[in-house]
Amino acid sequence: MSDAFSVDLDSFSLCASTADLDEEPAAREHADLIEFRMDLADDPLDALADYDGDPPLLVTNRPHWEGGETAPYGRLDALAAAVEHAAVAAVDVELATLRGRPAGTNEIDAEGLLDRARERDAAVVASVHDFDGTPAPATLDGLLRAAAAAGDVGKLAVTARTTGEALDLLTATHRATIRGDRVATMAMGEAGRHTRAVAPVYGSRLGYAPVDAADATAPGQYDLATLRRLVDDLS
Ligand SMILES: O=C1C[C@@](O)(C(=O)O)C[C@@H](O)[C@@H]1O
Repeated sequence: MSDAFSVDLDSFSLCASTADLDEEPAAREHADLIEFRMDLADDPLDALADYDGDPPLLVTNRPHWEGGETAPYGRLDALAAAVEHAAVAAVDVELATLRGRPAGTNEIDAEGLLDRARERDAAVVASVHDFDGTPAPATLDGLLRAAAAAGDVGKLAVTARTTGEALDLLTATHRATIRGDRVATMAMGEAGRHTRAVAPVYGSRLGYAPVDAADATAPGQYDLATLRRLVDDLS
């Protein structure tokens, strides 16, 4: 992999989140990375083969059971094929998958996918999503610890129903950063929206935003230009 396509997880990176790699020209100005939501794309491997943009790619192929669109069959195989592309600098794998949740029919298993990512120098984002709420602080700590240990960065997206829950996530982010865990956090939903701008102040390494707010890939996302400005202003 060329150095041009790598991700620095020791500082914050902003991902333009999209199902359409043709958005690259619009994303390039503000994004450090493009999160390619393979599960939301029509022919993701063909689109990857045609990609000749500047920002490195983070590939995500989210299953139904974690808020995505991909059926289990061939899901990990598609990610394994994706990391073969030079532009792919990182791959998102759910913590549940890494912990052995049955992945459906795939030639490769989670361990094989991790090995493939390592061989290709692709960073692994071990992710956890809670679309219903925000777990108690001790659970937030446990999830961040486990995710950070399972991948190169542990990502936790929860749903904040109150600003107090958003604050719980920020506090857990701060605690994780202080103990040396590399994490990325965001609270979905209106009450958590500001965490997308503020969590990087507490050590969150990744943020996600659509080029156009109408194409949000999660509740409460800012558009890309707005999140770039907010993060830059606060850092
Ligand atoms: O996991 C994440 C974070 C996210 O859910 C968000 O809340 O911004 C958006 C997803 O596209 C990405 O895979």
